[in-house]
Amino acid sequence: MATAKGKSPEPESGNSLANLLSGMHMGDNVNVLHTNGIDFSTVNTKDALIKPTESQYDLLIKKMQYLIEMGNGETILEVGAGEGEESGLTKEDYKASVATLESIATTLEADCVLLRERSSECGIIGQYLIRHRAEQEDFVEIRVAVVGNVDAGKSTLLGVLTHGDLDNGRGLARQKLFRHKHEIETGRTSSVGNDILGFDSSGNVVNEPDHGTLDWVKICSKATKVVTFIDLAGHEKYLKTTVFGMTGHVPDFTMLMVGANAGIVGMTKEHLGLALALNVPVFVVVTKVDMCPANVLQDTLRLLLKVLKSPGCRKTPLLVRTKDDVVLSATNFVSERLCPIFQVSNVTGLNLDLLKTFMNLLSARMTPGADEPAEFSIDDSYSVPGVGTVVSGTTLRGTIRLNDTLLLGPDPVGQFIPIAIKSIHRKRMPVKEVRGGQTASFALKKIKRSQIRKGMVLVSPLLNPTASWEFEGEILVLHHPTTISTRYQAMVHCGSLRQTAQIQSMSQECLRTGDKALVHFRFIKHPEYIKPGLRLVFREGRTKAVGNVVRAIPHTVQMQTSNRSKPTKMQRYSQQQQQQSQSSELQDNGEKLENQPQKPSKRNRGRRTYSNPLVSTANVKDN
Ligand SMILES: Nc1nc2c(ncn2[C@@H]2O[C@H](COP(=O)(O)OP(=O)(O)OP(=O)(O)O)[C@@H](O)[C@H]2O)c(=O)[nH]1
Repeated sequence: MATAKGKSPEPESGNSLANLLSGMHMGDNVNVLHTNGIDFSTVNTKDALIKPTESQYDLLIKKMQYLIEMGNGETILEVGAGEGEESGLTKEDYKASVATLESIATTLEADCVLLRERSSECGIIGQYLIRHRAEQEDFVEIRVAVVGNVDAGKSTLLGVLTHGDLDNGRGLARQKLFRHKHEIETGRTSSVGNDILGFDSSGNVVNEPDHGTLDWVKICSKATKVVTFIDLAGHEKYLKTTVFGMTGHVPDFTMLMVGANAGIVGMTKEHLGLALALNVPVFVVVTKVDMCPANVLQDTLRLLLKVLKSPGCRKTPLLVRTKDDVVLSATNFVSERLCPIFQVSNVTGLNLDLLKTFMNLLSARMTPGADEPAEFSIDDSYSVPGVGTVVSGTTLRGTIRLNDTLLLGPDPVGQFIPIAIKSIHRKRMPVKEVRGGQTASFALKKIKRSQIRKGMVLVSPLLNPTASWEFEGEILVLHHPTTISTRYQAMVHCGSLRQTAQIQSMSQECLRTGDKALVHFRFIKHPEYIKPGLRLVFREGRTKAVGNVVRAIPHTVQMQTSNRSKPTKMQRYSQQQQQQSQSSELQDNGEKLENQPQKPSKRNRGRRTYSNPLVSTANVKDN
């Protein structure tokens, strides 16, 4: 028994696929030999499942349990493949092995589904998906950003996938998804929309529209895996929203849509470049193949392959034609180099089954980090009658539970305030907790919606968060018509924060297209929670630079107290301590004080807030 992510059997669908994959760095999750001190080497042979002894059976259960845990609730196994031996089993042995596998899966409350089977000279080999049957409130979440030029068929495909009815070629399917009145009138997406597609433990779609509407709670309670599509606008004038969707909504994958007849036009390359810049793996869906003459389709595919293989992209494109191709591409897709290409029709339904199977097999890229201190990034806020202020976003790590108290910030003066989580919703379903990698909405206590903005975070007090007016980033200029010099301003997108920043200084005098530099930025409106290692996009019109945050320069926290209330002894002490540590830190670094205390905004004047070191952890429940 081998994990599919290790040695893949030779694909039936032609040598080209094998050749494509042979040069790739796939996940090194080969056979599991030792985990938690358990030696699995005796059950790594191809005949381990045929007739295991009692102790081998126990070991097989432990191995499978481990693989399911590692795979966030699922794993793909190869029956008939072993370590360093020819793959393949006789018909009888294969049958016995599958029976053992099914029995182990049942013991672990998982389902076992055949993905593909083939015969080699040495016998039969099969790949099986083992997926844990999730509890009612739990499901694996995959986020797919949907990008592509206007009219590529993005909204239509999502309508067809999530509602199950084909399109008429005149915009029928997309009508189910539009959210704003002007979108219905113009047929153009302008906002970041979310649609979901649920799969059960056997890989069947669980979406069942009732009179055209989908009940998300019903989908989530039946599903073990939910794919959330982040439907982003295709038109250039909504590029800011598209960039925000790609950075702030933390997609695991990007689905780049191309209209077969229109080809690689408009924003297609821009969107592809964005996904590459943010290191999000891309797969391409070519739509409208029903209405496209064969020679035009060939031209579109030829150009697409050329763009993907070009030095700027360095992708390994793979035209997906069979279920075998789907399994191979999905199991190797975490490698950012592979780029599967689907050719579909939303009108005839051609190849939509392959696309659905592919989505069912995608695995999340984020690890839950369930025991780490919680971090949640806010990408939207609402005022819900009867509930109050609600924030939505993504849990980046840790576990957030009902009634936990987290720190919300930074506010306009860079401070964080303790706030309790009143209720939690996942995809509109009330839950008791959320983990890293999951999106959620929280109802918050004692806060107005006007105090919330995109880019704010909710974090565990253990993280001792600080805000930064300034940071350093290592950037690469992808495009600028002339030269960029100090004092140049553009919009920084980093996670869900989006704010204009000015270049204070940089490692070279000026920057042109293709230049790399270390740049010191300063936000122009308010300090932000920004961390080293985050990807960033710096853009203004056609100017675009991408890079990483290298250093966040903590904001000098200035205590805000009301005129009436004097700082307490504890607060004064903490301020002194903080100032002392900051001045010694600055001396150590040979730097001068760069962050002058900011004048409080009108809204904050006279309002008492808590600087970070003073947040009493006594009444703050840790996660
Ligand atoms: N014949 C045919 N028509 C399609 C197909 N997919 C989409 N269409 C039609 O193409 C038109 C544009 O589709 P949309 O889904 O609105 O395109 P979009 O990419 O979402 O456009 P924006 O929201 O503006 O970015 C609609 O009239 C659809 O009915 C297809 O596979 N075949």
